[in-house]
Amino acid sequence: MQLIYEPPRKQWLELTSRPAQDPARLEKVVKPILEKVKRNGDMALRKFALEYDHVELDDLFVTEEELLASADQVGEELKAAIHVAKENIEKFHLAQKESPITVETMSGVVCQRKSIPVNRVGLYVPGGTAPLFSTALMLGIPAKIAGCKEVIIASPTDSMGQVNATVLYVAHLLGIKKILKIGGAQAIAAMAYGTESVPKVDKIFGPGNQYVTAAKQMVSRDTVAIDMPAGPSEVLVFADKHAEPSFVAADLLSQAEHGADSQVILVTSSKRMVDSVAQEVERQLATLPRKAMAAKALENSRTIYFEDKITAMDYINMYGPEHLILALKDADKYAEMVENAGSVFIGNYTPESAGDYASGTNHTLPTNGWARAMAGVSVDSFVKKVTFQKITPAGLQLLGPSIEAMAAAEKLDAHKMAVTLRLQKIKEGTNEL
Ligand SMILES: NC(=O)c1ccc[n+]([C@@H]2O[C@H](COP(=O)([O-])OP(=O)(O)OC[C@H]3O[C@@H](n4cnc5c(N)ncnc54)[C@H](O)[C@@H]3O)[C@@H](O)[C@H]2O)c1
Ligand SMILES: N[C@H](CO)Cc1c[nH]c[nH+]1
Ligand SMILES: [Zn+2]
Repeated sequence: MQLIYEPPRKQWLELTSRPAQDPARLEKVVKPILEKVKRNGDMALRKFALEYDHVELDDLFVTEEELLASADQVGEELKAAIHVAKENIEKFHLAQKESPITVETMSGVVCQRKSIPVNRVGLYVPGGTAPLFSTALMLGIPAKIAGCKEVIIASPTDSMGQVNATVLYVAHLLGIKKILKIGGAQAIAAMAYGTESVPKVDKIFGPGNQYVTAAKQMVSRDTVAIDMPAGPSEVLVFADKHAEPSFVAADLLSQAEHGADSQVILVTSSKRMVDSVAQEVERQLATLPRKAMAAKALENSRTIYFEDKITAMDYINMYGPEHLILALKDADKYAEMVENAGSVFIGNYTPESAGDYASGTNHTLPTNGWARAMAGVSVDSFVKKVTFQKITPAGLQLLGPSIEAMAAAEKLDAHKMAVTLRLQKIKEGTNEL
């Protein structure tokens, strides 16, 4: 990890950079994949499965037998853990359901806002280097709570053409039956454009590697909405002298192990912590099965020392981490100062992995600084907030003159006419409509 002491503000922007992702290079790889799927449909999906996932697929979708058989392949202990997570995620997401709001803005003028589910949604469950069945929970639960009518999951298979059994177990638990055995940019293209066998969806959700994320961003310029760019994982740990170095190191490594293009940042107000965390990272890294990937991610990562904690918070808000851990004595006070972060973990006993799996919050979160403007997945992401209005003749008599004056001032006479004709009818007393 690169070590920086007290960087001046003019250097901060540079210190918000993520591991170099060359957009031109990504576009060069991803664009032809999108175009080929758009043009050649299922045939292209089969070809890309062979090229990238080394598998010859007969069925593009998981069969009912495969789905039902998944329960036998998941151990009882894991099933119990999944049930705990499911309950917590359901509780937290159910509480996000909003009742319609109705406001009579003027007498006879009633405005309403109501959440209506997005009809057809596609959920991407990553499966390249590790099948993230937890993502199936994080996306499937809010989709079901929102009331989406059609839900498809896409996830890459192993070299035997099987989607991970735990992903299938979770899908079955949530009542999701359509599971596409395709990963990467090609899965995003299939759901965005539709193919002979894959229905086109209205919105695509889910995290993924840089190819998946670039594909989501590219198709969203075209025909489909997306949740947000949820790319390579990140964590920023803000630790003071009271933090426990072994906890901090484990938290940093937990996101470094996601992939070589992950980034982890330690911000600290303690010089002692700089060294003790570095030693712990070295010690723990050596024990990890994914140490090669984590070590690569650490090369993209930084330790930054700020003596003043308020200055440190300013930097953190500028960085906008996907995950922010406040390993501070007065963590609650600093939590109040958070402006930009995907999800915040308060205090020394709140590991980031709690949010990844089971506390109840969603783990599909904005990366690459998008937390400065966007929030992670929630029930809100699966609904459109549609407004309604209803005006009585008496209401239009009250409001109409204001509309007419504004329309005239914008020189939009048809807008004015739409009011004037109605007001005339009311005046004539022939408004029996
Ligand atoms: N931000 C979030 O909320 C969040 C949550 C979970 C995971 N993640 C991230 O998701 C990612 C998961 O990545 P993954 O790779 O394990 O699985 P993945 O499912 O995202 O990607 C695997 C697919 O990538 C495609 N691919 C691989 N190499 C390619 C290449 N050179 N060119 C074109 N396509 C290629 C293949 O088709 C493969 O099926 C990690 O980066 C992790 O950090 C982010
Ligand atoms: N940390 C990831 C989000 O960036 C989510 C995840 C899934 N499994 C483990 N972690
Ligand atoms: Zn994680």
